[in-house]
Amino acid sequence: MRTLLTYSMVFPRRSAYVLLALLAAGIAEGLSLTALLPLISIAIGGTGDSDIGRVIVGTLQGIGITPTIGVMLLIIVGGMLVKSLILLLANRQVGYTVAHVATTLRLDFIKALLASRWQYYLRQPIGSLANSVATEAYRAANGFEHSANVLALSMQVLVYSVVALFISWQATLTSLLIGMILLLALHRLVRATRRAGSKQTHLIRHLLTYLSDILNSVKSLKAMGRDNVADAILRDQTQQLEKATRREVMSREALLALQEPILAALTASGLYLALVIWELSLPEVMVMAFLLTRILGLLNKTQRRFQQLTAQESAYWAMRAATEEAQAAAERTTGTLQPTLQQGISLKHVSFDYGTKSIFRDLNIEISVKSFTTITGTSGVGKSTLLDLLCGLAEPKSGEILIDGVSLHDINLRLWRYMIGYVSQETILLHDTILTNILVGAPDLAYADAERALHQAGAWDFVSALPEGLHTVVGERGGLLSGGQRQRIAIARALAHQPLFLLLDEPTSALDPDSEQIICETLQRLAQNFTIIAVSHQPAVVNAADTVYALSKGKAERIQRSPGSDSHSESLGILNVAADNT
Ligand SMILES: Nc1ncnc2c1ncn2[C@@H]1O[C@H](COP(=O)(O)OP(=O)(O)OP(=O)(O)O)[C@@H](O)[C@H]1O
Repeated sequence: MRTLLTYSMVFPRRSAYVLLALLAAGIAEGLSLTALLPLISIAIGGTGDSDIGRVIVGTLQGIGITPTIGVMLLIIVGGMLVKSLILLLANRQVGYTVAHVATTLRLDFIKALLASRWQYYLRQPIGSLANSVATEAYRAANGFEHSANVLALSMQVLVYSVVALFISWQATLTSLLIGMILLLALHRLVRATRRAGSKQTHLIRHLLTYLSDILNSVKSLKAMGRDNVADAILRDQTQQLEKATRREVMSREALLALQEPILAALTASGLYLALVIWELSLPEVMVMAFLLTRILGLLNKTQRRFQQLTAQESAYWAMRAATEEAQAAAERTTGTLQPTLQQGISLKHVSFDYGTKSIFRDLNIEISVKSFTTITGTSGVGKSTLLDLLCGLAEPKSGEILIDGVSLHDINLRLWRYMIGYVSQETILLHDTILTNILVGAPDLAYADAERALHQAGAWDFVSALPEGLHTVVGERGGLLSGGQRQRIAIARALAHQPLFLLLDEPTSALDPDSEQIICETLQRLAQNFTIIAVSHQPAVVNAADTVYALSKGKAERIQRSPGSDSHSESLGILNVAADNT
């Protein structure tokens, strides 16, 4: 019930339109049904000996229409036709709304997720996110369709009941009461369906999370002959899902099976009451039998639709919970100042923790504009975290990051990030063309930008040698290219929008020495116009830099070039550090 109300509140205009159309359809049906009683009276030779029959006959005669069998049939058929037309419109609206509900849920979720803090995003399993956007949004939207049907059927129950009340209020109230008892008696099956539905939502999410993890590492699992372990786990989860589905099917079919005989018994007792106890006339009994059978049948259908709604509703709530959680983890947007990068970047007394794990304590770094700085240090020392701090993806616990003397905290982060070109440690390309991978949908970039960026990244030679050039599809995660080629495409992507500040996380780790040299020369050349920071263990990248910082024990040490040595890596000894604290 809460879901039904929630749908109406979250989509009020669309729900109101559907509700009004259903009401109009119900009224058209009700009006046509009122002709049923006089019709039967006329058919069996009477003039309509019930109040409602007399009113209808009188009304028709009042407007100059003789109430013949033909007229009555026309009213009934006409009313049903009008009802069907209005229902058609209402159902079309329901269909559109189902698509709209799915789209709204998906877009809200994606927007909230992309606007969430980086640390929050990192904790979300990709399979679960994909499941929310694909399966849960679809199931939740179907839930709306079922709730619209519950409303439509309830409306019809109401109309039939009002007409029946005019004929015999005792018989109507008694059968409605009995109908309610029937619904209550069978409600256990609805509850069982709800439980099975929640279980399915949970299991599908779990299964897809696990599946996406497995698919990401399938090569190494196969190579080590461990694919059977993953297979067993996936099989177990799939079987659990099947069990939950079976439970849902069982409840649904049990409801259907039990409703039929109970309905027959109720109709028979209603007829007995009408004929023997309340001694209604034959036309009244015939109309009542028709109406009450319809009412009870509609109540049954309403309950079945409600049951289907309960099977789907958990997807709606799961998706809403995921969206609200992401919204609560939204990134801070306190900064408003326009960033500039003309003087330099300073990190002053920066400290940063991941939970209880301290990464930086009193980190001090100076970066001049139009220079090439390499950050080096042992694995896990915090090099990538430093890049996250510079992008504003993580915030210092204390201390300040100053951009041209202005605290990053006060700068508009979005504008700051527009100035950044970023190459991540893992090069993941889209399953699309090289051109798309470089432009990634940016409307202000064109083919010429991609071509220039490829030249700058030292990738033009191999791309132009491909039969389809920039229009070559790179395969799943760029699998049709070598590691080095992927990395150069990623660098080209970072350069396409001509950033002022280039951040590279291990930009040459997958390159051969020649390609690495090309990248290093490219970076040195780019440093004449851009500010570049590269995180790297590679001696070539360390040597190519104007400035080198080594991270160690939460601090940064600036490495001075030793007199007589023409290589930083030598001075690092790698890493026999001749460092001085700046
Ligand atoms: N999101 C996170 N939550 C908790 N701990 C994290 C998170 N990201 C990184 N860490 C931890 O922080 C430390 C620094 O990680 P970081 O990735 O910055 O190191 P790194 O120097 O770049 O390592 P590598 O050279 O191996 O890439 C590591 O010990 C890592 O386990």
